[in-house]
Amino acid sequence: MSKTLEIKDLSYRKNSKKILERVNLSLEAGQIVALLGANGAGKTSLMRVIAGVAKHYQGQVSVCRESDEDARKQYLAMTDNLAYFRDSVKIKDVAAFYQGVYPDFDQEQFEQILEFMNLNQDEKLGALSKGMKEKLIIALTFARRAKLYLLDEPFSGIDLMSRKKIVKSLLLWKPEDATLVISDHVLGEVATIIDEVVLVKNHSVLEQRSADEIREQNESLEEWYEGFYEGEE
Ligand SMILES: Nc1ncnc2c1ncn2[C@@H]1O[C@H](COP(=O)(O)OP(=O)(O)OP(=O)(O)O)[C@@H](O)[C@H]1O
Repeated sequence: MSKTLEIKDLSYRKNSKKILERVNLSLEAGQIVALLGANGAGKTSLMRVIAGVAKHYQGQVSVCRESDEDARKQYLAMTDNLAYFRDSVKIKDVAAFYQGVYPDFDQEQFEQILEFMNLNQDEKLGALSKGMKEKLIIALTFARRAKLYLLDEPFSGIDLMSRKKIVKSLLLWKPEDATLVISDHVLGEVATIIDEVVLVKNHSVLEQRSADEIREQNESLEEWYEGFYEGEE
């Protein structure tokens, strides 16, 4: 199996504050991975470093064997918070922007996912609820044909029934050999589709385990995960 992501001895500080320390992580092509950890553990920072958005780190990060920050961006799609678009911008304008920036953006796939999400291209961003905006962000991310998808807490505002439907569909939207990393502080519905769990704690990757192995040795993935926080406030 080829490696999609390889991280060796990654340390990252921001404003002289320790954010990530000696992180080692290796993910194979095609895997679906839950990146779990409490608030402030470093999940977003880790994704931002992988995506080449957060710079000036120490250690090695490579995506599809490419370690250059700009070069590895061509292989990955990360959820975007759309913060730099005004409320008056329509969904179709955001899609046009994506098409201009990302050569792998597939308009047909985007429209299909948008329809699945019950979203209309003529809707303005300012008229979308939190959950609707998250649905749009997922559609924009999976409209790209990437090797590595990074979804940073993608479902926090999405209602339970939609979440279940979306989680099942992620398997259809991602190319078979693409690796998918989903961060969250809870396991939730993704527990049904993940191959691997990566636990971030104390600024580093504390555990990387196969989901099947955890299921065999514990009552459930949830019980295993909660065990890491027992006795803590
Ligand atoms: N720009 C910054 N300057 C200083 N510290 C920062 C900055 N961005 C993040 N941090 C700190 O880095 C740590 C990790 O934050 P990060 O957002 O990566 O955590 P997270 O695991 O994604 O949390 P959450 O689940 O709450 O989203 C936190 O202690 C946070 O305060």
